[in-house]
Amino acid sequence: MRKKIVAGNWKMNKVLDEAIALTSELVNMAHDEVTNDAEIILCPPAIYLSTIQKYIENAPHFSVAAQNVSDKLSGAFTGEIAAPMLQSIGVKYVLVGHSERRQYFGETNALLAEKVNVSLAHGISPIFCCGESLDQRQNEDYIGFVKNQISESLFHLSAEQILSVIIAYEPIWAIGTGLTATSEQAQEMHAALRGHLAGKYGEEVANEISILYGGSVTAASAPELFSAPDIDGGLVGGASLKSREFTNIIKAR
Ligand SMILES: O=C(CO)COP(=O)(O)O
Repeated sequence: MRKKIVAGNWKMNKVLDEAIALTSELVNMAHDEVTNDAEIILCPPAIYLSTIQKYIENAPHFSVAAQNVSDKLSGAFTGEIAAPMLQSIGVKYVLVGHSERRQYFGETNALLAEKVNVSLAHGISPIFCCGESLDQRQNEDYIGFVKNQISESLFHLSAEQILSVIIAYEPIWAIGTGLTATSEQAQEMHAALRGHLAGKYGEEVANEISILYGGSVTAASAPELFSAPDIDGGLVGGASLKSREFTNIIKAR
């Protein structure tokens, strides 16, 4: 059975006190809502990872993810954070290929394949983000585009390795815009991506991989999105910064 996952990507938000307050509120509120098949992943700015880990210590369904990792293992790369460093503080997940990193930091499918490799080699599961722009949705084979992101960054992996990857479909036109994909639009893509994974790794493996939806998810839109058969939870941005709203999204999963 694949896991239901709700992840909150805080992006570059919150100072320390606010990050701690949000985490404490979430742990208190979500306490009764989690069951054994679920996982809540908080993705704070890297500077707070160790602190947030302490605040979730007694909340077994919570974990943290880094928002980024270097493709290099060590050396003269000022400002970067390496997979062995994340591993050394017990981080189990990392976002790889968020569209903001692709767009503002020029991350390519080939670079992301390297980031996936270094993460897996250090026991960290990549949450691999993919998704098309509005222009691509309107003018191109948008499903083919997203499938290609997955082939180019993930299809060198073995079946055993791909089982450690979580996929997050985040259409760029829905990120931070208030324009959520409908559950039909999201389900269409998720089913296509699962089919793509099945073509490469077989149905049994594809059925074990969690595919999350991200893009303006709110407590109002989550129940319908999460009830679609191939949507296994969400990667939430803005709404993950508010404890009540995010808790209600967790409840919807
Ligand atoms: O980019 C996202 C999560 O990674 C989605 O952000 P929003 O939920 O703010 O649209």
